[in-house]
Amino acid sequence: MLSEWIELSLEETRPAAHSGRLRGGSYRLHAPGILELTPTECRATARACVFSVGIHGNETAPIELLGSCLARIEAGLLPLGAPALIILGNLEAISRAERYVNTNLNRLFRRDLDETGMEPDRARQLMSAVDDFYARHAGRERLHYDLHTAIRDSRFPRFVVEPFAETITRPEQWRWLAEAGIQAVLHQHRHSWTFSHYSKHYHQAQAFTLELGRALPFGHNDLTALAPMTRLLKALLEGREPRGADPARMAFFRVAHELMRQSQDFHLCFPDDTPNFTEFAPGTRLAEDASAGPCIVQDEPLSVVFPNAAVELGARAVLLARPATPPG
Ligand SMILES: O=C(O)CCC(=O)N[C@@H](CCC(=O)O)C(=O)O
Ligand SMILES: [Zn+2]
Repeated sequence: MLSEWIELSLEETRPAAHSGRLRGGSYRLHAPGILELTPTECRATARACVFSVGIHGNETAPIELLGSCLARIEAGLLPLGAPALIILGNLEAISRAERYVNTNLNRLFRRDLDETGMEPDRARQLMSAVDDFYARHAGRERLHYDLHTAIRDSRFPRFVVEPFAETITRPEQWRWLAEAGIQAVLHQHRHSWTFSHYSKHYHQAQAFTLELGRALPFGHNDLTALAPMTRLLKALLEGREPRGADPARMAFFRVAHELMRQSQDFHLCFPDDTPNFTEFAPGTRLAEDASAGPCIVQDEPLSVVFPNAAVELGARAVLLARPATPPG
């Protein structure tokens, strides 16, 4: 059942059973693409884990990666030892192999959301699933990894975005992420209303957006580069304390500016295939916006992350980052 859950969710086939037993626990389907795993016995070290994939429909590697973990649980090869909420985000966009259908789901995770439409409705459903899950596991440390892949190449192919919120990221997170093959960390400088930000801001979860290479169609992903990340997810599902490594092996950056697209007549002044974290020297013209004017690098170099001139009006077109000191 678990190994077929992803396909069934995308086909909108109603599964035969909404709940059932697994070796070492049970599962429950709360809604399409929302699956909860409950161990018979929780290990003392277990976190209440939320793992989300497919928040953007064309980002398939994380879906394959999580699918392989579910298949191992079902086969009895991965003993469940932690409560986990597994989320397939934008089902319609995944079926269409597109980033989103009407609007970017990963900008809608706020409790005062008043927009209508498929993605806003899905954001509300996912927020309420997360609220209920963490409430059921009150007293246990909360964790949310929202797994993505990026549109373009990157100087650091695997990196995380640390959402901005008051909750401090615990030192073991940096150690686990380093051991899991994450090469860089980008600290957000302000609230961003992404899914990982939601869990951190409203639930004090240890939460990140993980970028795990480039977005490719199903069947084209090389999951070997993600083997260390798979080990981290498996350890968390087993409720074991994951292995760690020295965080100094990762590069740390902080967002200095977020450039928003303000007019139809907007373009970036560097090639579309410029890799994430490419650094530009002072004086470089980065963007032109008919209403906001030019964006020029001032006194210190800036690195571009997630550049995308084709975003919706008012949305983030690029993050501009500077090196940051590693957490002590
Ligand atoms: O490659 C890109 O340009 C976008 C990749 C992506 O979907 N990134 C996430 C980051 C979320 C965050 O800032 O935490 C997004 O844009 O939603
Ligand atoms: Zn994404």
